[in-house]
Amino acid sequence: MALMHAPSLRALGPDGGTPGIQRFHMRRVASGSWMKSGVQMGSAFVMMQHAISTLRKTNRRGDSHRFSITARASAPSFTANDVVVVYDRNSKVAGEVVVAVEKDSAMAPKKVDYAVLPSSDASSLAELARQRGLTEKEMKRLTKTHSASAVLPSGALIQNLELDPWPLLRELRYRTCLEYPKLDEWKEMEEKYFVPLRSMKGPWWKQPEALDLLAKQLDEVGFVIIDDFLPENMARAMKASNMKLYEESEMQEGATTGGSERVGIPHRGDVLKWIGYDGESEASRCVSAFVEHIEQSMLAIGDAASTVAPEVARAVSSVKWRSETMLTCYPGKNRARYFRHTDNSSGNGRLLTALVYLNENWQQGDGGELRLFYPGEKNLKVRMEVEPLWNRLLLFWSDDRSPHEVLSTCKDRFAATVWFYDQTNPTIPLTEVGSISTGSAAAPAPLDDSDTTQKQAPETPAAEVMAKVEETAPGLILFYDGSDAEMVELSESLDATCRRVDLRSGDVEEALGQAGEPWVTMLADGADAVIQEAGPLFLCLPNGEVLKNGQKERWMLE
Ligand SMILES: O=C(O)CCC(=O)C(=O)O
Ligand SMILES: [Fe+2]
Repeated sequence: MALMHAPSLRALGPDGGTPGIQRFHMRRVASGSWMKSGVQMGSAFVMMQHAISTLRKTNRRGDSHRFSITARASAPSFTANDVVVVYDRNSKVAGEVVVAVEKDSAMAPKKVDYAVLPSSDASSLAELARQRGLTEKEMKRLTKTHSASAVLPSGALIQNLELDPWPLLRELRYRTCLEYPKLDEWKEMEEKYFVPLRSMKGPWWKQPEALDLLAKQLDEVGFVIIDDFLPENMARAMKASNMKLYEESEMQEGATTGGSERVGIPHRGDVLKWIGYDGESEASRCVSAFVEHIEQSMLAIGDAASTVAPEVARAVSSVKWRSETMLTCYPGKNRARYFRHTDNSSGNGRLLTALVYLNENWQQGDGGELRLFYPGEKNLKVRMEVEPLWNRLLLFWSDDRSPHEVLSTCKDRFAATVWFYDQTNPTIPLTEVGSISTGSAAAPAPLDDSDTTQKQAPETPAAEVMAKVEETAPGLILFYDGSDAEMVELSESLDATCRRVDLRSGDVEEALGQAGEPWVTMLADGADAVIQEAGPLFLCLPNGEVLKNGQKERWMLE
């Protein structure tokens, strides 16, 4: 298992086009209906015809128009990227929404990805429901008479557009204003940071080259990503605490200064719970170990930075406080998202944001990516879309260097976040960095966190060993061939915090269990079978990964 994976940049958008907000001539009038260019709407039909002809003249897409108010072809006329506007075509107010969208899009500087679907088109609607995972309840809303709604590519709905089309217009404009990096910009980042980091084996935090590169990356692009970040059992314990709070409805809705309904669907759709470090609850013990791990890593990056990126070193050394840990869930059923923001645009003292994602088996298409932008409060150029993968750390500057948003998610999406402060903030419970010491132990891990059911009791001897190992929260283990004097000497030269296990001793079965059942099974053929596979000296990481032939890879021993 590689310790690092370069995150993929999904869906590189088309190049070019200056992002900017188009002037738009529409205002809401007191009556609850709305006016366009100061002219009261005529009949929906006439206005639609007008919209079509205007669009034909001005359409920048150059493709044939996708919306038809008469008979439809059987193939659905929307693509996976389209925002689909579903409306009651017999309703004037609903038709006006379509007109507004067509007009606004015709003026857009870039192609607007949308399609229009009358709610009477049952077969296309069924296809839409299938592709975007819409529920029956959602379908009912879409087919309500006199209504217009929009379905985002993620499946999120924007409803009641007949009362106010602005939430949709804003969403569409926002989408056209996004700018994606050019391929060579992306390649440069990939080659400079992610390729070399991916090629490094072993515990990244022990490798000076990795730390140097991470320090440089934080300096030059403002964020770093480290996969397989926490010891596996710590990540599991964090996920279990997070899920328990969510399932027991112990979480509150995330709030922002922007209000909750800024754009028609909630501005921020997560639920969360803050957990402090008094160690009095399971969750608190868990986050204490978690935050200690993050702090050590952040400080190690800061140390490395002193030669390669002095500004980063200075900044990291100015960190004095940490927030409580925020456990979040973005519920898939609401297609939750969090609109573009920065974590410290108002001088709230935050310097660095550290997040660990806790989502196993995350697939492309599940959504929930963290979209990072280039610096600047108003910059709409996307730097990267980071998938919220299992046990992935994302660290970035909390200020205007890192505007970001959470894209709408289809699956419950879990994360743990802590903010590091270089200035105190009396309105928030802060604790001093370095004030926690939990040793290297993590809270005990549950056996299974993918659902609420518990795993079967272990049946085989190897499984028993595994269960015991999970309970004992293991750290690094160095295995060596005790019959080889050179290996004994080499193993003794190692850091004293690492557990050493002689492959010829009685402890070996239990210790090797950390590496997983195949290794324990191999041991049944004798220590030589294991040595043949992994060499006379090898390291087992807390996540079970085995780094073979340590006698040749000397960095492992440093
Ligand atoms: O969960 C995430 O990826 C980021 C959440 C976020 O931006 C925030 O809570 O400020
Ligand atoms: Fe944020």
